[in-house]
Amino acid sequence: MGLAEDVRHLTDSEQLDRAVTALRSQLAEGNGEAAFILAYWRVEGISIRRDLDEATALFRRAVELGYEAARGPLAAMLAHGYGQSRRDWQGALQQLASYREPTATRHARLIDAMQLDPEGNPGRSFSPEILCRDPLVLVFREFLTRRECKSLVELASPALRRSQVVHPQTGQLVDDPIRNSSSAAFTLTEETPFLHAINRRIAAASRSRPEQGEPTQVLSYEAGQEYKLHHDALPGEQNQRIQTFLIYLNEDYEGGEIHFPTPNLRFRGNTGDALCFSNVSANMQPARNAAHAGLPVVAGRKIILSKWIRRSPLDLTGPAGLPY
Ligand SMILES: O=C(O)CCC(=O)C(=O)O
Ligand SMILES: [Fe+2]
Repeated sequence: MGLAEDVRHLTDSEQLDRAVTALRSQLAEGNGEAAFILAYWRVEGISIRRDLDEATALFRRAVELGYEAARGPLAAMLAHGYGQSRRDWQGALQQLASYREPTATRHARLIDAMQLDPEGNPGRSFSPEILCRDPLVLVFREFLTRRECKSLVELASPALRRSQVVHPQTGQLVDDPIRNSSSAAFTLTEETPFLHAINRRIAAASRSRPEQGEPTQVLSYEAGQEYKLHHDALPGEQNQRIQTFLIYLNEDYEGGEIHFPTPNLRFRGNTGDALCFSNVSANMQPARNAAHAGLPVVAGRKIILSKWIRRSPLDLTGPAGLPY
């Protein structure tokens, strides 16, 4: 058994003390995989306390000890800096350049072509078309390049799963009754410099901060699949979902328009176009006119990026009361 399976078994059987002791002693002996596993545990905050600064330090230690696969999550943590004392965009780019892996090489080229400032922000401003004023719906044409769209689809495809929600009574994950599409959400360690650069572009266009964005999702709808009429804003939520940002990642399908029934607005973008709309009224409650649906796809497959933007930065402190 490898180290990962060894310690997985120990946590499963609630022998967490032994698992953490084993990992720490392996790390002290210079085992890069031990640093890598501990780093993930620090990010997840499931068995042990979440500490994103320490996670980044452990991913860095794993790289120093020759554990190359840690470069990907390290680059992600440095790029966004979420929940940490600092971010380090240039450090993230250095990790990407040193990582001899095909996706990393492709991403480095895509980032080069973006012409970003030294902090990873877009070097241009964004002027949308106003599609509707109530709710406010904006269109940003050619927001992403076709190559960027293709790379996002490649990144998300292996992770696409039937969309699920937490059942309000049982707490179990159940198939989402509102959408029968597939989706993939990028976690903190998956928000690599390429994805983070796109998230900064979304933040600039929506006049928000990247920290306000929920994890980026990619949604995929086959023929017959839809996202039924819904609000993105949540009733009674303190940190409300004030805006939604959608990017059309392909165009070779039929149907699948977004529909806002109250203003009776339908829209479908070309590959790379983005749609940004406001979800709340002045009192921060779901705005009646912002209800919308992703109409059924009739033929082919629709793939979009979707990001829900909160009023304030998300709390990333992680669950309380965990040991270590
Ligand atoms: O698929 C669509 O067009 C709508 C997606 C959507 O409503 C959402 O992601 O909140
Ligand atoms: Fe929505």
